[in-house]
Amino acid sequence: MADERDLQEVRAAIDAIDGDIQALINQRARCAQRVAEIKLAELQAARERGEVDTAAEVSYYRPEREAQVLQRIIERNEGPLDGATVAYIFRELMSACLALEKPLQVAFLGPEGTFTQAAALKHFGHGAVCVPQPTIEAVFAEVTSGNCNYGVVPVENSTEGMVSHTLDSFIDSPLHIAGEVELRIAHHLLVAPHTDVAHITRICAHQQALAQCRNWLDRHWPGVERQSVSSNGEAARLAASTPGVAAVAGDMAAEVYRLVSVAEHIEDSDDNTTRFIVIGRTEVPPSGRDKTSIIVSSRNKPGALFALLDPFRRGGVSLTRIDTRPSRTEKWAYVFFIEFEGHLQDPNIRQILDELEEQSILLKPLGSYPRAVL
Ligand SMILES: O=C(O)C(=O)C[C@]1(C(=O)O)C=C[C@@H](O)C=C1
Repeated sequence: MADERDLQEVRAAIDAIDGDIQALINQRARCAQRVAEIKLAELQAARERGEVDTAAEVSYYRPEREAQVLQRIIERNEGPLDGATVAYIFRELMSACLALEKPLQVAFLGPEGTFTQAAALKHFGHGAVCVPQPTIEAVFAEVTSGNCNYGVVPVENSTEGMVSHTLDSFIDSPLHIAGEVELRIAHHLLVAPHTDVAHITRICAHQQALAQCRNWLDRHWPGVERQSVSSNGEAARLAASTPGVAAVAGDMAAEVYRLVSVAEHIEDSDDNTTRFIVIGRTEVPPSGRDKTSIIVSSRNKPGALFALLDPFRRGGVSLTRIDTRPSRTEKWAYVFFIEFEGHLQDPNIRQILDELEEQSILLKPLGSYPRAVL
């Protein structure tokens, strides 16, 4: 009896707290609406002063501010919920507040159900409208043309290295990197419901997924044909519609195409993460915890790479990634993708880039963006 009364009391307390949280959420949403009014008024004033194009649009989305808000939430969190869990709740709250201002259109490497879609939702929350694109080039094109505000594309996988297509697309693109997303990738072997596993004759997946699960597939499905397809989502679509086909794909694909798993977590490395980048048309101001990516190419002479990296060493700036691609224009010339801590507006970073400019054939800053918080 006492237990029953305790339960009712605690539930009454929860109801009261929920009421308070709800009122506060809406109070927060009204503040976001007010921010939107201020941004619009600022843009109109700038238009009247002739400082911006009359076609210029308000950018309601502020990646640097979102990163600061989420970072602060994680830092001040006292539990029992962990910081990342609370930050996810606030991620969705900010996404809903932004959608009140104006929902973002986000192009991603589709079809529905790809890890890139999961990354887009992780970064922008469910208030964003995610628009699938058939190729990485199409994601770049949708953002360049203004059809979508941002795009999300894969850039690097911890098992397989760089996604070369994304890097190549940047070489001729006017877009900037506006953010990064890291996603822990779990692959499952998926089939349509009621499939008899003895009848599986083909396993479809994106080539990276096949590579990431190679040992497991060799061990468990040695004689079965493997087919690489354009995406994990496409593999899942095929598994849902073609008898005898199984897919290697993740939870998102399983959900979208209503597949069931024959085996879960079949990736060879249990620390299999993919990094995605967010691309946009505008540069992102400093958040205080930023990264910068550049493309740089130097003359092919001895010590060229050392000379490119030395300014970073002298400036005490940590490199987080360096990768090489053959130049598409000059035979035997190489293009380096370098990623480091800091923002293009930081004086020490500017000085390093000035030095690089002097010794390179090509120097292209791709953008500074907040380091992934979630
Ligand atoms: O601070 C702003 O500029 C807002 O628009 C508010 C807010 C938020 O909900 O906190 C919403 C969207 C922006 O991307 C950043 C933050």
